[in-house]
Amino acid sequence: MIHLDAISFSYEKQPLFSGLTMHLQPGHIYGLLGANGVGKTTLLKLLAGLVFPKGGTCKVLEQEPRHRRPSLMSQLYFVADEPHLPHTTAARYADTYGVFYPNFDKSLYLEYLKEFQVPAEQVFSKLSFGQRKKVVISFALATQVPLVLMDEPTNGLDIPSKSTFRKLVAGAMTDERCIVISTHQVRDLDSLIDAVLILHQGKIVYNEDLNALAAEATAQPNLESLFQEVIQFH
Ligand SMILES: Nc1ncnc2c1ncn2[C@@H]1O[C@H](COP(=O)(O)OP(=O)(O)OP(=O)(O)O)[C@@H](O)[C@H]1O
Repeated sequence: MIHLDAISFSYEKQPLFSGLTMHLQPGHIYGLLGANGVGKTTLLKLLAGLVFPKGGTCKVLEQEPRHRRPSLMSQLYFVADEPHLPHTTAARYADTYGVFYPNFDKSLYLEYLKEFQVPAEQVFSKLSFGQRKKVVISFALATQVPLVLMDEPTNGLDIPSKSTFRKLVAGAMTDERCIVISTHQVRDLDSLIDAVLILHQGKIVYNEDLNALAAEATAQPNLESLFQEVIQFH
């Protein structure tokens, strides 16, 4: 579904990615881990066609995201860390923006909002940061696109909402779908992700299926210690 080969990227002169290679398959929820400033947001933006690679090849659903063709944009959804929403209500937002996604399901969206206890008739400006974040997460899942990219989605959610988040994401998962979630808060993703990506010094240094790891180990892999070990080793 995602094929990045020998990607290089820099905002200014200092290279952020060089020789970055990453292949992601449908049917997985990937946790994207990495230290502050390593480029997690940038990598998600690259997949969403919001920034362009300087070199290498970037294919998402067999297209190059930098062209931002409607046929690709209607198949992926990027949940940004900071939700930017127009002056409208959650319910009306669905009527305006749902049309861009062929499989968008408004009743599912309203159901997700209810699970998150977000009032659908309230204007966004009167919602808190966490509530607006929940609107965007609900919308992303209700688009039913094959690829969902989420940047720090649990940032700003309270503890019960984090558990609702895990439940909704797990419930929305299918064999045809791929969800990539970046986070610092690895505990928030425990029991949700089934594959781990670690971004370090401009490259993906780790891309492993957690089920395969669990089958080899005697205990469930601990994401925090796994992350520390990988970083130390490289
Ligand atoms: N628009 C920009 N112009 C110039 N530099 C940028 C821009 N956006 C990000 N950077 C720099 O690129 C690097 C990677 O940023 P990015 O936000 O992708 O990292 P991150 O891993 O998501 O960080 P964090 O975990 O702190 O959210 C940082 O050093 C940042 O300062």
